[in-house]
Amino acid sequence: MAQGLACRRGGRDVFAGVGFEVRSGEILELRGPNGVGKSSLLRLVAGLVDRTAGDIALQGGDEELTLPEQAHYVGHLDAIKPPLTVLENLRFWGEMLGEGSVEPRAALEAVGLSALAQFPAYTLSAGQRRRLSLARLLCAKRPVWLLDEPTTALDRASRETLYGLVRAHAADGGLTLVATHDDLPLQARRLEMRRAA
Ligand SMILES: Nc1ncnc2c1ncn2[C@@H]1O[C@H](COP(=O)(O)OP(=O)(O)OP(=O)(O)O)[C@@H](O)[C@H]1O
Repeated sequence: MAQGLACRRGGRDVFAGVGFEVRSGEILELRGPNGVGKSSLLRLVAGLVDRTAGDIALQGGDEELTLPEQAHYVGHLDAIKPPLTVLENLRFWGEMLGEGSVEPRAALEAVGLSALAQFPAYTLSAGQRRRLSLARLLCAKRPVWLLDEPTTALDRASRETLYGLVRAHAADGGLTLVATHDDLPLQARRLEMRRAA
């Protein structure tokens, strides 16, 4: 899927020569110390950061679409619109991201937010915001999930929900790249990232 990737941010080389392959139904964990470039790599795959070298492609994907158009990215900054209700946020994403695979209400149910559907999003706690961000994964079916420390702020039950979503995505043939410092109970391969020399 990717080879020889290099990334430069803020005038500094973050990583170089990074390659990996993720097949249908696989999960790849990005590991490594703070600042090594895990988030940058996810953002690069999502098309949010430019690469300075290397190639990346989604084999077997939709040739009419770019890789970022076939990927969901859930990062540290969420795209939640505070004045809209929880349900309106999901409807907005569903319309923006295209044909939904799961109805917004069902997506809320899946992440345990049904009771808060009519609340403005600004009233959500940190963990509830994270759950709403994760519900976005279900709004439109995309083969590639890019998750940056997705367990942040989640309680134990919500983590289990997250693992269930990722396992179901994998069982459905989807690919997941997840940056994490946690030992996730997922059948995943690891990419250990090391500081550029
Ligand atoms: N917006 C930015 N502008 C300039 N440099 C950045 C920016 N974001 C990150 N960097 C730099 O890129 C490098 C890699 O950061 P990145 O966030 O990708 O690391 P990480 O492995 O995800 O770290 P962590 O485990 O702390 O989340 C760091 O040196 C960081 O300072």
